[in-house]
Amino acid sequence: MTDNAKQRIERLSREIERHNHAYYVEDNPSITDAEYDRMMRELQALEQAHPELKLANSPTSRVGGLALDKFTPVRHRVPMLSLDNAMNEAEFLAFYERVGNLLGESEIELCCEPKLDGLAVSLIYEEGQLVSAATRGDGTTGEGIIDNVRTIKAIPLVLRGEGVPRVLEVRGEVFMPKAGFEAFNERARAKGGKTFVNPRNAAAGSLRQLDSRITASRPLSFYAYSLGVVEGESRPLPATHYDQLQALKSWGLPVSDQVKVVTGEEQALAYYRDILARRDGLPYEIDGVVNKVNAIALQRRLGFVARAPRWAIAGKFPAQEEITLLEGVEFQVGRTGAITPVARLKPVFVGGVTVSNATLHNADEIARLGVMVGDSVIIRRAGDVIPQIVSVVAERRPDNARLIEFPDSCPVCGSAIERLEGEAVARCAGGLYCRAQRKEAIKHFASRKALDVDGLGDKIVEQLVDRELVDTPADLFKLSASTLTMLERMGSKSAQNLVAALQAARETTLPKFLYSLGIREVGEATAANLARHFRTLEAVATADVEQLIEVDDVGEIVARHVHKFFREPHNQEVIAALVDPERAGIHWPEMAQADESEQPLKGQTWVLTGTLSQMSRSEAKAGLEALGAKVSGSVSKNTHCVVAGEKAGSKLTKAQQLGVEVMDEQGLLSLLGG
Ligand SMILES: NC(=O)c1ccc[n+]([C@@H]2O[C@H](COP(=O)([O-])OP(=O)(O)OC[C@H]3O[C@@H](n4cnc5c(N)ncnc54)[C@H](O)[C@@H]3O)[C@@H](O)[C@H]2O)c1
Ligand SMILES: [Zn+2]
Repeated sequence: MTDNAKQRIERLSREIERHNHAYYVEDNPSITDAEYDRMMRELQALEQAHPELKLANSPTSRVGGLALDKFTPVRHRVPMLSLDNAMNEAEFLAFYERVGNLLGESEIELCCEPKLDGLAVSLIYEEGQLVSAATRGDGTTGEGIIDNVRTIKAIPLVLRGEGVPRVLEVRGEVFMPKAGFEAFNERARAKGGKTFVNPRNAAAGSLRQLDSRITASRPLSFYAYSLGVVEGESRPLPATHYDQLQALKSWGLPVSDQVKVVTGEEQALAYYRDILARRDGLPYEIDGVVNKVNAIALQRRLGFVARAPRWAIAGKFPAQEEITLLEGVEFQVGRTGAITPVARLKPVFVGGVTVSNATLHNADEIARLGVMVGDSVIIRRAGDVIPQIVSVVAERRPDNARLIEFPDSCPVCGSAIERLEGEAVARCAGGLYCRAQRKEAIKHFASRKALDVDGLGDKIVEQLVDRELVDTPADLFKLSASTLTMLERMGSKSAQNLVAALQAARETTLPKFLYSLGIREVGEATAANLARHFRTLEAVATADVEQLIEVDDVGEIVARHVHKFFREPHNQEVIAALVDPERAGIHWPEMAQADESEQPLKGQTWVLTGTLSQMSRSEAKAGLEALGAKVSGSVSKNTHCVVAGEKAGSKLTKAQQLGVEVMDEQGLLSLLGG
């Protein structure tokens, strides 16, 4: 038994050291933090059970990093330590009790802070001027990175305000905000370049660059969270950690506005739960909260253990990255024929839910990841963003791993798959011959922002098409309640309701009808512009490309899609059936002649994101509101359109994921000017 424990301890220590190197030195971890933490926990438990077997240099008693000698070494006069972790409430309560016992107090004041997921830096100011900046390194010696730190706009080069000590060491976290991280990865993916697994690695990789111009091009930010060496103060430092942070703030250093003082364990747990609930809405990644004994005098009494202070604990949040197996890949066909590879995963609990599918985007992404069926892959699920495969754990590839073969014919209808020059997406050429595209077209037709047919869910559409009861949207209107009751999970009451909903849906508006046709690149705003410009279906359908380009927000590509759509005999037949009073009988009120008081965007919610170059945010907002739109700060499925300026980040990503229409600044200008 002891022998086994000995081997296990040696093996775990060796593996952890290897992962430390990949994570701290190369900024390129090969396993998830959750997996790493499990190994660390196992090693700690074994060492506790067999203290005599603990290695002299065990990773459990060291601060993990290592200073690279390509940077000038900087010795920390006060060591930079790590933090102990509490994985759950019980572990936090054990910490609280331990501290209470050591201090002989039953109620303790704690300063609670978000645990930013970036990397620790030490900044030294002399006479108020930034003179040195270093990473944590192994806790004793860090890497001199002042040139890189100078490029971070959130870090003041000169302090201001009253009472700045002659020498002041500020410690804090350099991090990459989520929006910047997503935009960086999006660009890298488009160029087939290297992406970062998460914002932490992005921050570390960006800061530890020999060329500070690279650092300058990365969107890094900073929050201060403690003091290190202090000398020559003109007045005594505040007696609590919280007040010290406020002093830092008064000298011009950024401090998180989520920091809060609480009393007792209940309030500390409430803080944890509150921040956890708001995690996804914060603009930066956090992996937990940090609780620190607030009174500096009490911190001194508690002191340190090998690698962490006794007066602080990190309450960890559930992991957003996990490792699982890629069991297979399926190819899904979308409304416009786009073929999307979807990873089938061994179910894994990550980001608070069980995940069994992840998108693989397209063939380029598969090639970039170098992923094979059978691989262990790192899944990331942050917030409500769809799960992604961020990397492959190369060392765990089994011998029987299989290459992922992109099909050359549609998996649903067998038509050829086309990939246009310069497009990442491959598409089934089958059009409405393809059952998959037909299903998606009908789902789109009935969706809320189109004809809004209540009760026609995806599962029902799939059955209707599979049973060949419905081929085109026009066929929906031929369905009788008795036909519908043949479907699975369709009682006679819901069948009657659905028939009634279809009846009601026949009364619509021209913009909605144009949108419901699912013409490529014609979202809601474009459909509204087409309707406003041409005023009748007939006029839109017969317009040539030149006339279409005259419409606000319609460029050549969109114009060609619209033109081609209405030339297609099959589409002409379906449209004729839809508007024929004897058949589907869809109708709408005549479009009024455009006049000054018209509000074409009435009832719509728009979101502005990114930087606009030709007008200010408030001008854009006022312009949209004048057209009747409501301008909101967050993207949801109820958003009609997102205007994305330069450097648009997470809101743009979210809009794309939700299929919300996106417009660029040019589009907005012509909408407002037109
Ligand atoms: N995936 C891997 O291969 C791998 C390898 C090594 C380490 N890791 C991860 O790194 C963790 C250990 O890293 P660590 O030693 O930096 O510890 P840590 O990240 O768990 O905690 C200490 C760090 O928290 C940061 N921090 C953020 N906000 C703070 C605040 N308000 N106050 C104080 N500190 C704050 C500081 O940078 C500090 O150095 C492990 O738990 C593991 O998750 C992963
Ligand atoms: Zn097909």
